[in-house]
Amino acid sequence: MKLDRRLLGLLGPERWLVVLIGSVSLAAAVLIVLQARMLSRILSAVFLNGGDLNEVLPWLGGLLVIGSLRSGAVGGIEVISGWLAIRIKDNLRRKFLNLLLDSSPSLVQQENSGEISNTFINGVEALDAYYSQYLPQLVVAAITPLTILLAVFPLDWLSGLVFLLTAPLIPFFMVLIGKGSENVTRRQWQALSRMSAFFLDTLQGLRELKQWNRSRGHAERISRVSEDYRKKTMEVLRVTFLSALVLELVATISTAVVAVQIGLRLLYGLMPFEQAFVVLLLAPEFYQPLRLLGQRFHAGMSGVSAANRIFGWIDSVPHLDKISTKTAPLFQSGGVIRFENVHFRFPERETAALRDLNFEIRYGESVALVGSSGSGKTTLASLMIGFIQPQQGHIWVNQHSLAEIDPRSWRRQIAWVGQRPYVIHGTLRDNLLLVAPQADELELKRAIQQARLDEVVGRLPDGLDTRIGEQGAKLSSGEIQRLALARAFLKNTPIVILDEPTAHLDASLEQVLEESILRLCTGRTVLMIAHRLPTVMRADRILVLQDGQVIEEGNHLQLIDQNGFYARLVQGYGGRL
Ligand SMILES: Nc1ncnc2c1ncn2[C@@H]1O[C@H](COP(=O)(O)OP(=O)(O)OP(=O)(O)O)[C@@H](O)[C@H]1O
Repeated sequence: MKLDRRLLGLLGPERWLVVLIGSVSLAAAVLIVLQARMLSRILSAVFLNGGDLNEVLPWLGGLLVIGSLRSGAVGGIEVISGWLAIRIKDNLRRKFLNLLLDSSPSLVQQENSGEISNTFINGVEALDAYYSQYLPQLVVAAITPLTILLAVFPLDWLSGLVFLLTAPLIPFFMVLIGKGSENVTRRQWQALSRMSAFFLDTLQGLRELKQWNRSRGHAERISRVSEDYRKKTMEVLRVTFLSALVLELVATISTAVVAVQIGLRLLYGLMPFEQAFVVLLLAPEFYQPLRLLGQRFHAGMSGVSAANRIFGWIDSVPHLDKISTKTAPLFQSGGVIRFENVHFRFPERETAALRDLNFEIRYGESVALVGSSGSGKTTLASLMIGFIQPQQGHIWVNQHSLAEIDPRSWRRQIAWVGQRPYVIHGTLRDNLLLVAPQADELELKRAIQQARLDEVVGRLPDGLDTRIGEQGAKLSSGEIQRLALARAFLKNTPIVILDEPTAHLDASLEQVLEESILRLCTGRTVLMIAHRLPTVMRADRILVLQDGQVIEEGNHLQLIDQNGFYARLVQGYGGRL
């Protein structure tokens, strides 16, 4: 396995732990040599020279001390390795989460959420084996055999030569088998990601699947995906078994070669017993770290496959290093947001989603975006929030380019109310405080009243402290929209972006919310994506979008007078523009 430079790069400030593992393993290797020499000395003293217990007692004591120190060193390496893995996983999770939070929601595709969560949870966990097993073993395998070799050569150069010639066979076979194992491990990882994505999709769409009576058919697809994963896992196990067998065989044969040539020389009196016994004791110790490296190689391999996916994802998230730290100017009276020749294309699309956008929104103005599905309304709103950056042109906030402003400080001045508000798994209070953690009871109460959420709170068993379930499963769509509005009131920002919050609601509920929305828009700068004529008519200015371009601009009466696209939309109005 090639030591992926990026995996080593993740060590960062934790590098000293690897140095510590190296130092402890050097100490352990020296102890192995001392132990062998001491044991050989004791046996030679007792069996060949007829020594008694008193004579060898100090040696036995020394052996005990060395044995204990050696066990301590082995245990120490395990503990340091575990620690190293925990710290690296923790760092990586933090980095992953920060990237996810800083990335553009428009570019992190919904359909990838299953795979992203698999990478985040299982992928990072798979790195454990790399850092806690493979990497430390690599260090031990580099130090221990070398130390033993240096001790054996002065004692018996012939055995040293056998060690030197046979040792490279193990890494050689490991790399040879590793080539095949890289592919099967990657396929196994892909199958696991597919299975996770599929399972998450099923969970999210369970209601529709049941309603369409497709849950059984889906269960069969899940079992097919799981079967695929089982087959890929069996492939990995087959390769692992094969490689373990080959590596064990090489190590055993090599030990046997050393033992036989020493045995023959002992038989013919060509070698003293004490020397021969030291080399015999050291032979298995010489091959042991290399054998273990072979075993841990596969565990490390799954870490490398997972890392490829993690880095692939990290690299695919755009504009991450370019986040500016300049605080956004306060958007207040006299302020203006100006789009100048703005052009935006999604990376995987050939045609631009928005072209040649030139318009401005002045402080306190309300601007409605109208256009057919796919004309670019949501993309325009995403640009204004700073979720995505235009490839050409500029978005100015007063005299500052949005590209040079810290998007977080800009978003602090914007409240977004969309069609599918995000609801966290917690209480209603948690969900409200999400946008304004410092808000006091009075502010909460006022926001609740303004959004007409008080009726909902009154009906819930524990009021504000009722748990409302994942994705707001215990609230109706209208109630979730009120929650979103209450958040916007609580955030109390100068700019509000509305993405058809009442699109999926019935007429009576829409009217109730309409009143709250009006209150929210009063005195604020508003960009609203709207399909209902009464809402659009109220806007100070209407931008009509078609194929990513603004084709008409003006207020309702001006656009009717122009008798263009907007006028035709209004003529054919049947509840939605
Ligand atoms: N994440 C994305 N990746 C690639 N293309 C996208 C993405 N999001 C939107 N698009 C494409 O960009 C174009 C504009 O999409 P956008 O969502 O802005 O339209 P819209 O006017 O808001 O549509 P609707 O009224 O249906 O919500 C469409 O052609 C759409 O397919």
